[in-house]
Amino acid sequence: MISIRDVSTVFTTAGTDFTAVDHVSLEIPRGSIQGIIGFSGAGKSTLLRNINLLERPTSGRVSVDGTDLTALGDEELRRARHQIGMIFQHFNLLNNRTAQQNVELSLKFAGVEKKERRRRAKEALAIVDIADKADSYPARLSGGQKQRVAIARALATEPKVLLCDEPTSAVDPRTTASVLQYISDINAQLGITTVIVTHEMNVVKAIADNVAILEEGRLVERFDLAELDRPGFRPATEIGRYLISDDITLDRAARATKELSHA
Ligand SMILES: Nc1ncnc2c1ncn2[C@@H]1O[C@H](COP(=O)(O)OP(=O)(O)OP(=O)(O)O)[C@@H](O)[C@H]1O
Repeated sequence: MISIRDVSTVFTTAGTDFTAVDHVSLEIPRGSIQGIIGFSGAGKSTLLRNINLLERPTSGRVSVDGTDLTALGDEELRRARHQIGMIFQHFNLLNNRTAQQNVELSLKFAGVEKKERRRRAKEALAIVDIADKADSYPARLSGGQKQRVAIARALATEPKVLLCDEPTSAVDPRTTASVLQYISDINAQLGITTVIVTHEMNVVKAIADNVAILEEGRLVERFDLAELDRPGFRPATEIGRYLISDDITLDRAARATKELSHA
């Protein structure tokens, strides 16, 4: 279980403070898929990065399976981070390494010995059906294939948690469906608690159990997605209500709102 307790993140630029995440508390049940949505700049990525302390919160606590990450020293935190895999919108693969080498590198950082690294990297690539591209460099892979390699890299260290930052924003709709299928299969088969930040409503609806809505750094609404099927259920926020309309991205929603207000 992931426990985010009263987390705030303040950035200071040229002497001015900006609160990107504002006193957010959120409990994410073990093995669930938590969606985080909100308009651009709402603080979604920052909150996600707060979970593995890639961005250390200014205040508040983050625990994963009972371990308070915010209380750990550098070495302990480095070890704890191997329990938390992460994938990104632009894949973040090293271009001068093959798919296999990209996955092996994360195992090397986790202290896994060489022969074992090879075996586990192959296994992780096979989970996302990309073992045949093990010797390919990222430039030779499609966006969807790159994201699958990135998922394999995240999985190789056998994490308890998978953090996904806009994992399908850079791929076409068909590839989106396949990437989401892999993420949801992995969640079901390996029981990995998954947190997914997206501005694509159809992505949240396709995959998440719960959704948390951020506005200007604050958690403004949270509900179980099964609620959407309950007659009479009406989300309290505008963004929550966008979940009822099909196939909309918040970019498009934001543009439409802007156009309406300028009309
Ligand atoms: N390192 C930083 N220094 C200063 N400001 C930052 C930093 N990182 C993020 N911000 C600001 O914090 C706010 C929240 O950013 P964040 O990337 O978390 O939002 P987001 O909801 O993920 O947006 P998007 O959907 O556009 O990616 C933004 O206004 C952003 O400019």
